[in-house]
Amino acid sequence: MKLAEVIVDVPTMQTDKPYTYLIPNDLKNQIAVGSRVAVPFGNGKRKVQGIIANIVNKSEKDMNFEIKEIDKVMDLNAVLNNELLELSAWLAKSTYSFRINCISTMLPSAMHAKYKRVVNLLDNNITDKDIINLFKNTKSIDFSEIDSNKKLLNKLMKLQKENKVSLEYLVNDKANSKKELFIKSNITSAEAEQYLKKVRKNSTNQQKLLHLILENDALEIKQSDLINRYQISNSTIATATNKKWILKKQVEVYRNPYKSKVSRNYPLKLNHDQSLAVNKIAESINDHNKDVFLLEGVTGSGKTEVYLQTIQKALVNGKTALMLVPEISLTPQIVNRVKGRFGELVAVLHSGLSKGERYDEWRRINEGKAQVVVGARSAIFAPLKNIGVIIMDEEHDPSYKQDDNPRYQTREVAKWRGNYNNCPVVLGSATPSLESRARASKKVYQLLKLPRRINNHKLPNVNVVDMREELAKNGQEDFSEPLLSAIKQRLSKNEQVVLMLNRRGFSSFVMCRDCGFVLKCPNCDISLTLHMDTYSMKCHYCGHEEPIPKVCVNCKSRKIRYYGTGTQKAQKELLKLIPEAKIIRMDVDTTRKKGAHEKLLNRFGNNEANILLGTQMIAKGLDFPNVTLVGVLNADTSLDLPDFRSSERTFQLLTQVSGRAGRAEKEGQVYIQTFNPDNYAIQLAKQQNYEKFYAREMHIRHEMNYPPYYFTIKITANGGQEQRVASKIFEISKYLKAKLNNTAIFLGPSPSSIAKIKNQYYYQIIIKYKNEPKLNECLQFILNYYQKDAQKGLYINIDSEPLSFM
Ligand SMILES: Nc1ncnc2c1ncn2[C@@H]1O[C@H](COP(=O)(O)OP(=O)(O)OP(=O)(O)O)[C@@H](O)[C@H]1O
Ligand SMILES: [Zn+2]
Ligand SMILES: [Zn+2]
Repeated sequence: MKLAEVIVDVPTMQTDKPYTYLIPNDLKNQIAVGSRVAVPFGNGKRKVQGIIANIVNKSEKDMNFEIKEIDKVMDLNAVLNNELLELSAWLAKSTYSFRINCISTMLPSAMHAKYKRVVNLLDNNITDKDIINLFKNTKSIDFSEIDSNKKLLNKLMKLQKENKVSLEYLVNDKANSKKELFIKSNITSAEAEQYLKKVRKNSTNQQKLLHLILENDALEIKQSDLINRYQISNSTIATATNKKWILKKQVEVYRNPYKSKVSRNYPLKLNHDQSLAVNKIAESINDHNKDVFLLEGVTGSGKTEVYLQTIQKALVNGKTALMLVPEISLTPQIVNRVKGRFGELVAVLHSGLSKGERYDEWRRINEGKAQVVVGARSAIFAPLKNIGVIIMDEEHDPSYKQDDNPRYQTREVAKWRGNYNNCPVVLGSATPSLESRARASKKVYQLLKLPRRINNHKLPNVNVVDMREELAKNGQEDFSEPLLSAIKQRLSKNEQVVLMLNRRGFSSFVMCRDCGFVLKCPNCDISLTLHMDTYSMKCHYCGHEEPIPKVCVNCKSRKIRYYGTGTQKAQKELLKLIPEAKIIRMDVDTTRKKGAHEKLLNRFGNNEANILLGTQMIAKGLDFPNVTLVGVLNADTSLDLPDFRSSERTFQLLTQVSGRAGRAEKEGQVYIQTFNPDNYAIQLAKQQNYEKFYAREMHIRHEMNYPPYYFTIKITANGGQEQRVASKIFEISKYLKAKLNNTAIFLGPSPSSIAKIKNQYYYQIIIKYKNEPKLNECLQFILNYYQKDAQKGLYINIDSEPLSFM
């Protein structure tokens, strides 16, 4: 007897294990490991979705309990292959989350959203009576009306294999796969020539169409192209259809998320360091080695070209390739370079796409139509088969860690898949994470270096501006004298400037000068930010919005002042100081609309503006040859955070953004404004000396018992009642202290650094440890034990290797 182990879509601790179901005989051929099914669950009539994790054979006498049957199959194909199923199990264990949540994370949301399924008829010459009956008046039918008819289902499965029907998902009642109207010629060229002689001389439109048919054998063209490109009117098309010169036809097309014309590009001749790197990686690809490479290359050293030619090597070997970039919407330039090189072979996956676009791209990968995937964090779960190389650009980027369940680090998943596929993983960065660089020192990773910029262009010259002096001298807080005159000079030469200010909005907070009162969010433990475009105070955590106060809420004083400059205010001030400046502002507020980011960058690339002013989203990946000056308005925003990684982040950010200057012929220049000019992270960013920073920071981490010398884990409790949250976390801390070695170091329990978000209180413990074989078991116990509190609104979350201690 065949039994299926099903992971059900009920994310709780008790249900986080496969349930066994009987596979009814008539579904035997349709069910495979990785298929989605509907199964009865609990004792009521409830049906839930599930994924088949395993199929086992059991003899009847081994079964001593009553077992329920699978109700129906949701797809005609498995949606998760063996690799991804195995990965989901590993992911659940290593991130302390439910397996079903891991599976959901892996699948495009169109597959877990509300949907309707339809079967489309693709072939009109089917002879089977049942099928003819089924599609009597229509070309597509609702799958749920027939999915319990097992006989019909069997026939449809067969027809699908022969490409005679297709199953599709309709999300929110909108067709999930997109169709376009095509025009097909219904006559031969010779016939067209005959008709040409017959049409009236003044029907120029019909003549145009006939010429088109005459010149193009078996013409097939989008109706919209016919109208727009060839200026053939709707009425001509109607006439031609009546005369049976042409046929209309609906063709399924994949939505193309990158409509802007991508210009084709070709492999460049590699320099010495680049070819050394490509050869090393290619060797690994050929030999099926699971090496991890760390490609440490200064900004503008041509890392992207190394990635592209490595991908090429994988393709030549008949393999696929996966390339990850940080939050892709921020780096359309890179996507265009990959698309420009590999064209149709490329699928793009990231959160900026619509559900439908994402689903289409996912299907193209799953069906083997795309061999190269480029995408942000979750693209690491792309259903690529036979992977030849996995690349992570900017491997140090914080966006590679998911900050919600499952809290995975993409780098670890990449290594898991590299291991499974017997292929190398390439981690690239100008400023690698300390963890990765340390592993390279220990020869766990292979270090490849690109120490020079392309064509030996110089790294930009970086100046640190002491804002304490500037403030005393000129009373200027935002734009120092040296930066301002450098901007003016560059603009007069028609060169471009990039300015970074890591704070959006107008002012970061308002404070009463008489009593010191700061306006805070009523739901969160954080001050409200002033926004001038909406004339309101906003909370950046929960979205709360209120009017700008005219008098102090606390003492009724009118002396309310704005403190801290955000991008909006900087833009306004800069325009006052340099009226001829043409500024593009780029932050969360100006890039909210789909495609806005790309549009702004294109405008900057076309020299429609001479200053790009933005938050850290402008720091990485941009390659504009005309940018010769970079200014950092306030280098201290990331330095002031109370976190052990704040120096590392600051160094990375400053080095990355500096690297935008002088990438081509013209030399670059950088000004970093700071109130901490002597800080080592700022001084070493001035030298753009990663290796020195690495050595210095490792020393500090060693002294302070921080990663990578220690492993870390963060346990957070949250809930609506502060008292209860606090007492839970103390309980947990006590339990763990008793269980773990006394070499484990506990930080806390304490309130999290933002102690309240959306009316939820947060308390945490951080544990630093070297070797704790019992830890995993203890944490599983905690999750189990406190499961009962989840119903009462008290949650425990575990973050392995958290990005910050805050
Ligand atoms: N071998 C080569 N010959 C000529 N030009 C090259 C070569 N390799 C790369 N380039 C060009 O050099 C410029 C910088 O390369 P690229 O953007 O790949 O650098 P990068 O190392 O990724 O930089 P960053 O880390 O700053 O983003 C690009 O315009 C690229 O086209
Ligand atoms: Zn006051
Ligand atoms: Zn809030």
